[in-house]
Amino acid sequence: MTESRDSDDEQLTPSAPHRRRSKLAIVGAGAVGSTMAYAALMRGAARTVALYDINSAKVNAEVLDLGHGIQFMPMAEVVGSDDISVCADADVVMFTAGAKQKPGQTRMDLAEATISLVRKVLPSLVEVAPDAVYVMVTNPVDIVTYAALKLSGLPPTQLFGSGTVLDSSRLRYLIAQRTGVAVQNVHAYIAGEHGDSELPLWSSASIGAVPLLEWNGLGEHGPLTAQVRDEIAREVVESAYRIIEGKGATNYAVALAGSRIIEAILNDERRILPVSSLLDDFYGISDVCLSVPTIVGAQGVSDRLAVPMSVDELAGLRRSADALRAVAQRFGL
Ligand SMILES: NC(=O)C1=CN([C@@H]2O[C@H](COP(=O)(O)OP(=O)(O)OC[C@H]3O[C@@H](n4cnc5c(N)ncnc54)[C@H](O)[C@@H]3O)[C@@H](O)[C@H]2O)C=CC1
Ligand SMILES: CC(=O)C(=O)O
Repeated sequence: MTESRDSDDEQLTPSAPHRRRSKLAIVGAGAVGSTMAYAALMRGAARTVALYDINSAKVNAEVLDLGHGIQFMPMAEVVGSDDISVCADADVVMFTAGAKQKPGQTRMDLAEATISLVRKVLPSLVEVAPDAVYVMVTNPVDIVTYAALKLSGLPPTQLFGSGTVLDSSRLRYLIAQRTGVAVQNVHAYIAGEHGDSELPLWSSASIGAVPLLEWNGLGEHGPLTAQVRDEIAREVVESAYRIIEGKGATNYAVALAGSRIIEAILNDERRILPVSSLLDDFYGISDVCLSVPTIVGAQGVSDRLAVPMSVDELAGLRRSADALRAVAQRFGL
């Protein structure tokens, strides 16, 4: 019998109770930021969760609502303010502030507004929390991450983006549905841009210990033919558009993906996560932030995995890098 190869996804198992002080600051208490606070509190990811938003009524209301549930959560406290000093001495900062896509908009349509927001907010943030690991979530996340690195001067280990952790969980969900296997036993990554040029790394994907490309189907579930794989890839790319069309924002899955990253940092887990970081000669790709499987721990990001890629996958990754570089250049980064 085939056993699960590993489990990089005990997403349902809350973090171990914290023996040490840990502070998570979340910038932006909108749909993403406040849900991420909720997810992190529910999972016991940090001892203190601090929310910062320029909208004082909103941040105060979110803190009250979250605070009223603390009794039912693992030991933690939640604070919030429209004063950035609430983020002081944070260990991790999740940056979720800024405009979200309207139906029909792409993530790239947010670039100009978001870059100017990062320019405004990041210096004061780094002043109050100089040692934090920074995780950018605001879109377009790869461009925002690249801009934040340039604007802050922080080392590329200490600041990165949430990248395709969310997209990879969407991919795994869809593969699980098509194969009838638990999502926790599906191992597959989306690489490249968190956006339209992203791509699944099929050639390194597996179900349990079976390479995905050798999967022959199970019971009523057929094999993952090239056509099925294309349908899945398209559905991953279109997921955010569909959800935004229906409810105006995506918040639950990104919040859980964010909490997974937070836990990897605060618990120094050295998890392999497809976060967006500044590449330096990854298969010849440099000077661009995009997602590939990467080790995440207390210092932020360290090594990237040289995952085996087919010729087409590598070409796709290069196209994604070129697309992102072109946008960064357009904004003078
Ligand atoms: N990377 C990813 O996987 C995902 C990224 N996102 C992105 O996250 C961002 C936030 O989305 P939502 O929470 O839905 O938007 P939202 O509009 O609900 O919340 C944004 C919050 O940012 C606050 N804000 C604006 N300027 C600020 C400033 N200078 N300082 C502090 N707070 C400020 C606003 O007051 C608002 O509460 C968007 O760019 C969205 O596209 C959303 C889902 C997934
Ligand atoms: C909005 C967004 O980036 C997402 O849900 O993937």
